Order: sequence, then C-alpha cells, then structure tokens
Amino acid sequence: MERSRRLFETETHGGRAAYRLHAVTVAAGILLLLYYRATRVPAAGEGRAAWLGMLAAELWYAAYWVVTQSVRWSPVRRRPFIDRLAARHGERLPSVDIFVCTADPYSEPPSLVVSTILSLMAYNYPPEKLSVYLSDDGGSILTFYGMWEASLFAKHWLPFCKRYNIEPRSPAAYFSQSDGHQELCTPKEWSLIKDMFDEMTERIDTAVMSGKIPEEIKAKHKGFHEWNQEITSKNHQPIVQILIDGKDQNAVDNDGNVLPTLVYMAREKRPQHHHNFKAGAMNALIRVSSVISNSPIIMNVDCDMYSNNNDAVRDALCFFLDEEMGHKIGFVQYPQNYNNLSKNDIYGNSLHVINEVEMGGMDSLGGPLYIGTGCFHRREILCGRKFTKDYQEDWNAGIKDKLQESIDETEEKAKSLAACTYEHGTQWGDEIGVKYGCAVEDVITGLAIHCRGWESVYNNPKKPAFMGVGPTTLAQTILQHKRWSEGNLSIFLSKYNVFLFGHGKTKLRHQMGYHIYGLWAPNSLATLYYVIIPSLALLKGTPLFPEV
Ligand SMILES: O=c1ccn([C@@H]2O[C@H](COP(=O)(O)OP(=O)(O)O[C@H]3O[C@H](CO)[C@@H](O)[C@H](O)[C@H]3O)[C@@H](O)[C@H]2O)c(=O)[nH]1
Ligand SMILES: [Mn+2]
Repeated sequence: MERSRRLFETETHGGRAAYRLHAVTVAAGILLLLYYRATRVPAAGEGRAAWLGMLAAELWYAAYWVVTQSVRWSPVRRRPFIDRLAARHGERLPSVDIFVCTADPYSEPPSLVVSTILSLMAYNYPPEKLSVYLSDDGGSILTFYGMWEASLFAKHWLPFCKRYNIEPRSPAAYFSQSDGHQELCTPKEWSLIKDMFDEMTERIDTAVMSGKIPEEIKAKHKGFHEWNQEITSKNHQPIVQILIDGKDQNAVDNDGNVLPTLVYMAREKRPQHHHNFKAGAMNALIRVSSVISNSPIIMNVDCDMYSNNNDAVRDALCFFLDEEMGHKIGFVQYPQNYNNLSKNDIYGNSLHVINEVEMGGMDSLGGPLYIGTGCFHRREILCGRKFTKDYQEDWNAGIKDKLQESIDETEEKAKSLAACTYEHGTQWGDEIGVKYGCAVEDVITGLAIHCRGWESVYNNPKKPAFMGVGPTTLAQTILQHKRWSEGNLSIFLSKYNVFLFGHGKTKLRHQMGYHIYGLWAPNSLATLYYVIIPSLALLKGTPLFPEV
C-alpha cells in the first residue's frame, strides 16, 4: 500500500474548461479581425501602407498568441510529499552540493552573501550530506572574509535554527521579520544571537567600506595569505579554501552536531583568457566540488537568493526519488521570487505570468526552462549524460569518508581544476556543464538537457522556497528585460533555435513554449508600430479602425 503512493502528485489547474472556452472566443475574435483587415485594404494613396502595416502587426500578434497557447492550454501544479519521502527513505538520502555565485563585493555586499550562505547551510537536511560552495568572480578578500565570518557564526546560528525550528533561516531576513518576538526562546537567548549577528555584519560592512581586513584577523586563517598587493579581480591565481571540512570530526557546532562543508572558490582569472561569466563559474564549481564532495545532486542559487523554506531540498528529492517518474527527471526548477518588490509592483517584476502560468504550462509539456537560480540538477545529467530507459542513479555516490589526503592536498587538486587553461581543448561549456556564449546560458543549457531526452519539473510551493533581490527601478527593470529578451532572441537566431535543435527530440508544443521567450524581443516591433502609427493616422485623418 505504502509503496504504491507516489512521492509527488500532479494536479491540473482549476478552471481549465473556462479558460479553453475563453481561448476559443479570442481565436474567433482574432480571425474576424484579420478577415476585416484583409478584405478592406484601402486604395493606394488612402493609407494603404499604414493599413498593410497594421495587418502585419496583427498577424504577428495572432501568431504569438497561438504560440502562448501552447503553455496555457493545460498547465499543471506539482505537490511533493516529504512525509512519504521520510517514511520510505528515512535519513538515507543522497548528498547535495549547493553552488552560490557572486561577482562583485560592492554590488553584491559580502554581508548579503553571508546571510544567503547561512540560510543554505541551515537546511533541514543531514549536515554531513550538505556542502555549500561559493564562487567569487570578484576574487575579493572582502568576500572571503565574509565567508570566514560565516563559518564561525554558523556554529551558533545552525543550532539556534534547529532548536527553535525558525524560518526563514537567513539571519538578515529572520531578524528583519521577527521584531523581538520570543514565543520560542528566552528573550535573552534571542538578543544574544541577534547581537552576535549584528556585530558580525558590522565588522564585515566596515571591512568593505575601508577595503581592508585588520591584520589580527588575517592572522587567523591561512586563506587570507592568498591575497597580496598585485591581485585584482581580473588577474589572479585560482583560490580554493575549504573553510569547514564536513568530514573532519572536529568540525562541529556549539551543540556538537556536524557542520556542512563550506568552500570558497575564486577561479583563476587572467586578462588574456575569456571567463564566460556565470557559466564559467558554474563549470569551475562542478569540477572543484567533484574532488571535495562529488554529490549526485547539485543545487544552484544566485548570491542574493536566500532559502525561505528549510524543507526545499527534501521537496526536490521527492521528484528525483519517485519510483515511477524520478529516473526521467533531469532537473527541478523553483520560481524566482523577490522579497523587495514595491507595493504596487508597477514594472511587473513579480513575474506573475511566468511563475504562475507559463512555467506550470511548460511542466505539462516536458518541463520548465532552467532559469539559472533555485534549481536542482543531477550532476551526471548536467555533465552531458543522455537519457536511457535503464538509467539508474547511484544515490550513494559522493565522497563520504575522509580521504587519505590532507585538506591542503585536496585544495591543490581543486585549484588545478579552477585554472584558466583547464578547459582548453575540452568539451566544457559545450557538451559538458553549463553552455557558453549566451546571455541566458541557463536557458540554453536546460534546452540541451531536454533535447538529450530528460524531462524537468517545476515546483512552485505556496510558501516560496527562495527569495531574491529583484529590480525596483525602471532602469534596472529595463536592463534585466533587455538581457533576458536579447539572450532568448539570440537563441532563436542561432543553431539552437528550438524548432530546429529540438526537432524530433521534444514535443512541438514544448518547442512553442520556448519560443514565447525567443520571440519576446521582436514582439516589441509590432507593439511600437501599433502605438505609433494609429496615432499619426488619427492626426492625418486616415481611418485604420472601423467607425462606430
Ligand atoms: O561573471 C559573472 C557574472 C555574474 N555572476 C553571478 O550570476 C548571478 C546572476 O547575475 P545577475 O547579474 O544578478 O543577473 P540577473 O539578471 O539577476 O540573473 C537572472 O538571469 C540570469 C540569466 O538568465 C540567470 O543566470 C540568473 O540566475 C537569474 O537570476 C549572480 O549571482 C552573479 O553574482 C557570476 O558569478 N559571474
Ligand atoms: Mn540578480
């Protein structure tokens, strides 16, 4: 009985019939409009060019509308059951590597990164099976300092989180939400930990402001010696520092519990070598982690996205470990939620349509896109494995026992994997790992995974699993949308155009779903035409719409 119960459930959205009826009426409206446009073309000299332009814009809209219907026709919602996971697997769960990317200590302050890191270390998951890696593309001693502080504060923070089962486990988010309430612990304990956190944040912020780390602190960890006067963010040797070695018996928190592994990495940067931005960082992390923990599951988040739900790892595993479907699932994607949106969200940054409708729609067709953050991958699949029916993942994979080699030896090995030249003449960035050469490297990587035969799953729980920092001003919004729409358009125009690249490998409707984003940018041309030309025609007295 217990066996037959799935680890997750797939629900259809309510109101499907009503939506379809609505879509049919819209389709009828569109056809009537096109009919009107096509049969009443004015004579030359009476606004014919403008009229034909309107026809072209409306044809474009009609086609784009059809494309969007692919995902709107049958969206689904998934619901994982962690109680069933617990009943079936107990704590015999796979190990998980968590990758966090940061790029600049000034636009992404180390104190923000530290809170994200702490929230991830505090997952409700066996700590000996959890390893958190930070990639610092800024190659900054200030970020390293923040990580070192985090490794010390974790000894207080993790027991506190677990003892009182608090949420969210990002200390910054937690203390900003709970204003001194203490139903759980004594006010004294609460203030103690809050003061400790505030003092740490202040030390980190002061260091960032002055740009210097006090000498007495530098003496406390060998890692600080990696930096000298010559090092810049664009020119430095590879740096890998294992701040907490989870396999070390002495790496315990204040309650004596094992701590998760914590690693800082700044891959080598040289001016003459292209670094491929975040994709390059992700690939370096895949290699570096392979000699430290080598977990079969890899999760990745941006450094501004803290964990808001300490069961998110277990939720994701419900999909991978499901007996019926798990072996087909390449990755599990969570939505991108922001915690800093203004009240009325005037620039639409809540991504409501994408998060609530389109991703669930893609899920019913073969899987959501990989959007670069809040995503769980299987290491082997991210590294290029093709789907085969008999594929059995070894969930016990990973480096469990303390290796014979010392921490220094492991670090040296890891550094060689983070060198600039390591990828030369290899398939990294192409067939292996995250793909290079695209502004939305994640989308193209996810597409390649789908085309290798894997599905993906979208998990959008009521309580968001991750919270990030979204754009709040018009300028930031435009910048982000430009990056996304340009990136997706470049996929459309490249050999990765989903209709060509995905032909015969994914469903036609799934391909159409990808094109919603691929055609996002050119949509603006029809819109521009539609807002400018009718107004000009009105001034000139040329009718473009029926008289009422
Ligand atoms: O050279 C770089 C540049 C960026 N990053 C990191 O990449 C992440 C995303 O960069 P950001 O500038 O914040 O871009 P966003 O537009 O906010 O990113 C969204 O869009 C990207 C492209 O689709 C995805 O990769 C991201 O996960 C998604 O959050 C951040 O953590 C950065 O620190 C690096 O590690 N190295
Ligand atoms: Mn961002």
